[in-house]
Amino acid sequence: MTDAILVLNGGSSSLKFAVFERHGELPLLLLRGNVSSLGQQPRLRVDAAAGRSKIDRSLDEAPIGMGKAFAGVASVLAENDLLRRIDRVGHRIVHGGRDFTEATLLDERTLKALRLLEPLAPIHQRINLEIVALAAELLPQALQIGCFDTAFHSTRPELAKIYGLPRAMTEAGIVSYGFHGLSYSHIAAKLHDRYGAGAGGRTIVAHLGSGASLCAMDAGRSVATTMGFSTLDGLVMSTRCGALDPGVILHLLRERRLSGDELVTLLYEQSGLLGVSGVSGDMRTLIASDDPAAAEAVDLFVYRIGREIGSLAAAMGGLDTLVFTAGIGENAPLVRERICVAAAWLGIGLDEERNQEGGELVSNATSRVDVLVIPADEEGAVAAEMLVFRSAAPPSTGEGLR
Ligand SMILES: Nc1ncnc2c1ncn2[C@@H]1O[C@H](COP(=O)(O)OP(=O)(O)O)[C@@H](O)[C@H]1O
Ligand SMILES: CC(=O)OP(=O)(O)O
Ligand SMILES: [Mg+2]
Repeated sequence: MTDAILVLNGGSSSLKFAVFERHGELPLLLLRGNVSSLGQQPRLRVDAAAGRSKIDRSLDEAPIGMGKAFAGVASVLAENDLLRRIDRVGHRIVHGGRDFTEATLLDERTLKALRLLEPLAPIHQRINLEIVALAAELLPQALQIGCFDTAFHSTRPELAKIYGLPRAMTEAGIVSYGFHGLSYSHIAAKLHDRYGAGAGGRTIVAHLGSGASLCAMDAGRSVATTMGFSTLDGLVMSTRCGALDPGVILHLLRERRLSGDELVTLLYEQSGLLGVSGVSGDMRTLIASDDPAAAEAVDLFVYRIGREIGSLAAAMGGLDTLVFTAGIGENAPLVRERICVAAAWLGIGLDEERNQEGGELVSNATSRVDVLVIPADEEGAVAAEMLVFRSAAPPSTGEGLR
């Protein structure tokens, strides 16, 4: 019987996976897990598993590549006798560019177009596509389907997408795409369940993980977001700089003579919380540290989020709901509290006790804005898209960028 969907969500330092059984229009979770810390001491964890035992084991003492991480996932699937049941593999693909705005069959043609987008998401896209190749080798009978982080933001008005560059550049695709869309579409579905069609009205969702961004949603549709052309823009992240005066890049290129590759390493891997603190890009480590540079990194993280919340609220003409999600958003009450203080002028009031406990609603009774904590579920969002995926290969020009 082939009735199962495997979802793969590969990042710069982790591989998350989940298996769902198809139940009519609903995906039923069978197993969920991740391989984390690929660059340090990688571990394989499996948590929710219908009737199956949990796993938490070391994969290696040394850093491993995605091939070895994937082999760990394959062994879990084999141990649970799931390999034969999987007929569809859904992949989180970070960049879909202009052409990929819905779940798409990954074949030679579409993969070629997606490869052209690698420079726009250098710590994600190549890894995402490497995982597609590994999955196709393990499960040759299954359809490989891509679901895109950029797709959710395709509904934004034109003004929220274009830059102040010559029109020919805009026409060539140098526009804002926005990311974390699978996470945001899951949150939009949860808001729809909670509030009905209005989905919480004018909402800002703060996806605060290793990568971090904010999305302004009106009635569950993206109207603006802090990431843009690439995954560098907007907030200060674990190792990425966030919004930066383009004059800095010109200075680094022309006066310091950094190469393109050196710039990529600097801006994607050595900046952000890691670069400012000199201690770590991991929020847990920074909160626990008594180094003043670590404190300043956390201050900058919060300050920039506070400013961007003001900007996105202005774009919507007000704010009704604020949602926190992803590693930091779900697990760091201190960071939530400090962000809510920075945005208190919008009528946000936090309930201290609820914030510490981390239930869904954490605002107080007099708050004009509902503040919610909702766990991220990118794998669930991919599974939901896979269930409505019907056509074999939607038309796509697949030209990439010029
Ligand atoms: N209890 C916690 N307190 C503070 N930060 C946390 C906690 N748990 C996880 N985090 C932070 O969440 C971030 C990772 O988030 P996650 O959504 O898992 O990222 P990604 O999927 O992008 O790798 C890290 O900065 C980590 O320190
Ligand atoms: C798009 C992005 O930045 O993803 P992540 O947060 O998983 O790094
Ligand atoms: Mg993530």
